[in-house]
This record gives sequence, structure tokens and C-alpha cells, in this order.
Amino acid sequence: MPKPPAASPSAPRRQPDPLGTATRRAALRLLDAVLRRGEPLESALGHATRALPGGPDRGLAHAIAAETLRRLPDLDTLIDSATRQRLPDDAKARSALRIALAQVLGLGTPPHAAIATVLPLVDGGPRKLVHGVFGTLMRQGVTLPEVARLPDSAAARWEMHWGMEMVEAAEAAIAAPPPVDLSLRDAAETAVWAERLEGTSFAPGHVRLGQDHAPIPDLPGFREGAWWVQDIAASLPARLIGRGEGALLDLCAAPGGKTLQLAAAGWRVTAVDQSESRLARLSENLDRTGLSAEVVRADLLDWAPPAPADVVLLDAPCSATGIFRRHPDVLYRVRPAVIAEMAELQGKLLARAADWVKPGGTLVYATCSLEPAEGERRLAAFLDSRTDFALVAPAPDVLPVGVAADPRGWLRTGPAMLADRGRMDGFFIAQLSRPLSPGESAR
Ligand SMILES: C[S@@+](CC[C@H](N)C(=O)[O-])C[C@H]1O[C@@H](n2cnc3c(N)ncnc32)[C@H](O)[C@@H]1O
Repeated sequence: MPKPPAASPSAPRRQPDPLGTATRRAALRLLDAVLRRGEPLESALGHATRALPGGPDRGLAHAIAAETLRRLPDLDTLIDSATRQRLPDDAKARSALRIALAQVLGLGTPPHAAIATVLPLVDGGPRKLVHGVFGTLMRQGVTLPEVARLPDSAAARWEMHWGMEMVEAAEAAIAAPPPVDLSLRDAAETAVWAERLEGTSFAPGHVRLGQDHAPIPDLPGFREGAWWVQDIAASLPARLIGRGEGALLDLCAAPGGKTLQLAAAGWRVTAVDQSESRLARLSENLDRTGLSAEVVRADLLDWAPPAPADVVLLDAPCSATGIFRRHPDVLYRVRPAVIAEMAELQGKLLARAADWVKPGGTLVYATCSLEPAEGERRLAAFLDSRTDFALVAPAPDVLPVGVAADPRGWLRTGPAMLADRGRMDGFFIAQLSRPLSPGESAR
């Protein structure tokens, strides 16, 4: 049997990768999943970070990938300013530089730590180039612009739908980490919690935390379930519904922010969703807050309730472009085909949900999308097909200060709202009544 060649004493021994390299490798995998395969960042997490030992490393890989996506066009401008020949968009050297720069310029990682943990990702490849470009930019003392750039496709689409003002608001919104909003179990205690949590309130039952708050589980009130995290825009569908004691179907309910609000407002809630993992979070949220709801796991395309309800809320699955500040991957992976596919699903779900509203009852349709196809146009198509429903404009006193309904009767929120107080997510919300026809009774 031939002997294996003896190791040459002069051959360089491979140094072990610096601590933290595996986390950067996972961040690179996450970027690749979003940019090349069009996967949602959250769904890619499990697979991309499975080799990491624990929560903090996974959290860091997620934070690096999210920060890179948040500022991608600006990071690319910096990289292009320091390379003689433009690196292809999918070059590994570009990805490694994006990750290194996002850490230094966005997350405050020391430059030596950022580059040392990123260079092994291009071992056997353009290591020198990555090192050189990074060094040049660090010597120049580059920073990220105060107003971020959006990727061209999202900017062009939103300019076409909403105008340049909205694009500028979105650019300002994504430049800063979004604030954290809380919804309170007991709206009567708003002032107490705003003071204890050192936050500000824009509406009863709402507190916006300041920038430098402690980790969420360490804040007063978390353990005893006095509040849950929910952007103020996401709290609006339940605010429109208000208090009540009847039967309410919360469709597409998980992880349950709206279920909690509605249960706290007195409704007998049945929360339906098809996702087991998201329903597990909903049940945990109910346990933590001591609120109750019937939880049903089902595909709404083939499930039906045993009886119609007084109120039906459909918080439909959507492109999620309205929550681009928290999920910047949507800016890259949501294309017209995705929007069209979601709009078709929303049409089917809405048609079914409408049939489950009692005569005299209420239907609320919501999406966290900034695409008219999933909001205004979906509503118009519904009203064309269902003349037994009528749009009900929100009463101004249920809306937070600074949030106004569209004069046509629906609610359209976005990054331009609350501009001087941290802004808000993009939602479309329509409240519809199903009036009683002559001879029909509400029971
Ligand atoms: C916008 S999220 C809901 C957020 C939730 N209402 C809240 O406030 O926390 C949309 C939900 O729709 C669910 N979903 C999507 N398609 C569904 C279907 N065919 N049947 C049931 N649930 C579905 C998803 O699992 C997801 O949890």
C-alpha cells in the first residue's frame, strides 16, 4: 500500500479560525438564503445557524445579517468606491465585505475583530482583496449616510404607488433601528406603565420604549404578563374593534398580538392559524398574560367555524413589506410575483371570512403591507363582489394622536406617520359591517 506523503516541516500549518468566525459564516449563509434563494430571513435562521452552540451566537448571526440587509445599498456604494473593478453582486468577496462593514459601521464591532472573523470566509480566495478594500475604507474613516438608500426595486415600486415623499420617509425609517412598542393588558394603567418603563404613550394601552431600554424579558411587567411587544400600527385593527363580549374569530392569529388585545377587551376569542410553531408562541403569550382564547390549528382554506361570529378579524398573510424596518429581507425578496400570489390568497381567505360574519356583525381585514394590491385594491375587489358589506370609517377618537384615516374610509399607515416620534409600520386596515337585511335577525 503506498505510504501517505510525509508532511513537509516547511508547509504552513493552518491556523484555527478566530473565535466568532462560525457566527460570521452563519451570517453569510443567511444573506445568501435571502438574496440568492429569496427565503425569509426568519425561516432561514434554523438551518443557517444550526452549527452554532447557543442563543447568543444565533442572535448575533441574525443581527449581523439583518443589519447588512438594512444598509445594503449604502454598504455597496462604499465597497464600489474602493474597488477598481466592480465586484459582481454575488461575489463572495462582496458578501464578506458587506458583513465586515455592517458590523463596524452599524453594530459598533471593533474593525480588527470584524475583519479577523470575516477573512476565513474567503480562505483560498480573494483574501487579499477583501483585506485591502476593508483597510482602505477604515483608513478613510467612512461612515454610513444618515439617510439610508432603499434598493432600487422597492424605491421605484413605492414611488409609483405613493410618491417620493413616502420613499424618503421609508429611507429615513430604515436608517435607524425601529422603536419598541408595547400593548398593555389593562389600558386603564397606561400612565403607570409609561412611567415605570420610562416610555411615552400615544394612545390608551400603548407605551413606546426609549432607545436604551433593558432587554425585554428583564423589563418590569414582562414576567407577570402586563404587556406584550406590538408595533402601534399592528394594534390598530383591535383598536377599531374596541370592547365587546360576543364571539370573535381571529383568523391568521399567530403569534397572537391581536388575540391578546381582543381577549383583554372582553371578547370570546377563537384564534385560528395553520402554523404549529407560531401557535405555540400564541399559547405561551396567553399563559404569560393570563388571558384566554380558544386556539385552533387549521388551514383556513378548508376549515369553517361551527357558527358565524359577531366579529371576524382577518389579519391576512401578506408580503409583509409594511414591516421592512424589522424585517429588511422583504426589501429584496418581495417581487411583483410574490405580491400577486399573496393578493390571490388574501382574496380567497377574505371571501371565506366574510361568510362567517353574522348579519349585523363586523369584518375587519388587515395586512402589514405597503402594496395597494394587498390593501386598497383587495378591498375594492371585495366590495364589488359583496354588496352585502359596507365600509365603516374609523371613529377618530379610537386612533392614536397623529394617525388619521384615509378620507375614503379605510386606514393606511406607513413610515411617514408619527415621523417626529419614531414612525410606525405600514398597515392597511378596513372595517366592514354586514347590515341586517329586512326580515333578518342578528341571532
Ligand atoms: C400576519 S401573520 C398574523 C399575525 C397575527 N395576527 C398577530 O397579530 O400576531 C399571518 C398568519 O397567517 C397564517 N396563515 C397563512 N395562511 C394560512 C392559512 N391558509 N390558514 C391558516 N393560517 C394561515 C400564518 O401562519 C401567519 O401566522
